[in-house]
Amino acid sequence: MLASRPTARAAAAPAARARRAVRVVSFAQQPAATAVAANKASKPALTNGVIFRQLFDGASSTYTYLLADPLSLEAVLIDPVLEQAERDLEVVDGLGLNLVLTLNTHCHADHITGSGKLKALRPGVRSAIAAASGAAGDVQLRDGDSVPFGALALACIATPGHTSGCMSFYLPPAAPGAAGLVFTGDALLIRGCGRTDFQGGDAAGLYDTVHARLFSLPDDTLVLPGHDYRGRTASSIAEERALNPRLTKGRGEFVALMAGLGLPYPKQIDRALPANLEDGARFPYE
Ligand SMILES: N[C@@H](CCC(=O)N[C@@H](CSS)C(=O)NCC(=O)O)C(=O)O
Ligand SMILES: [Fe+2]
Repeated sequence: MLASRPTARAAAAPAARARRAVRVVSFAQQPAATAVAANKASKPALTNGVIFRQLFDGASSTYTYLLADPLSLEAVLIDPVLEQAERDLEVVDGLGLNLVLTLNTHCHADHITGSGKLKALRPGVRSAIAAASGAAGDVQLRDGDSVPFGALALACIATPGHTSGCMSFYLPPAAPGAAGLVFTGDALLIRGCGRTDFQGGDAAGLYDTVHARLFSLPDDTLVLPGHDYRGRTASSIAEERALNPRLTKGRGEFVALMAGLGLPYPKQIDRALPANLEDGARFPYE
């Protein structure tokens, strides 16, 4: 279903959801996240029909993404970083948005999630992560779930392999002529992919899932990764399918390549993993 080209609003339509038996994760019963100083004077610029900002944490080279529905101004943050929580809220508030949800693509090994701190700073905000990650979160996501915010909805695509609980989030085209967006975490990086040597990593599984679940998305879908270590910001499904130096190899060659990467462990892994298993809730961490 994700290879077809519905608009985000159509994807969130109740009739379509019923036909596909998609579980819609509802946040409607939650109180309003907070009263923010809405910037009524200016309308946030749209990217592909949505309010979109790519934010960066230099210490871990992590991208955090802010997405919001231009009508309701309900917003989500994907892969927030603990040390950037105040920065993220400044951006949210500056645009007059109402943060309702934090989403993590996986239980990160290289930084502590900002979910816990953001929830403490903004009571009413909820957090979500794949159930398969084993990490805490207010909502435990499964493959095929739909995560609505305002009139938009993210589709959850299980993309295990970097870790056993990785999930990508797909926003179908939100306006006529717009491209969809896919937030791939560390499953698919620009001209690369996540390592597979810890947290249930599985190179063959990663190869299969990227080919089956991500490379089947529309060619012009923007690929928005969890990290980039060389200053690149975005790619597309067509680009990565054609040019990714790891994933264009055959499956056996890919598995051998991943086994030989020999990367040092992430510097923050010993503090990040236990903290992320508890949703970054007991900050500040040592
Ligand atoms: N040097 C960094 C960690 C770099 C690293 O291992 N990155 C991960 C994603 S974060 S779990 C990865 O999968 N990299 C793939 C690659 O090919 O580099 C640090 O110390 O934090
Ligand atoms: Fe990772």
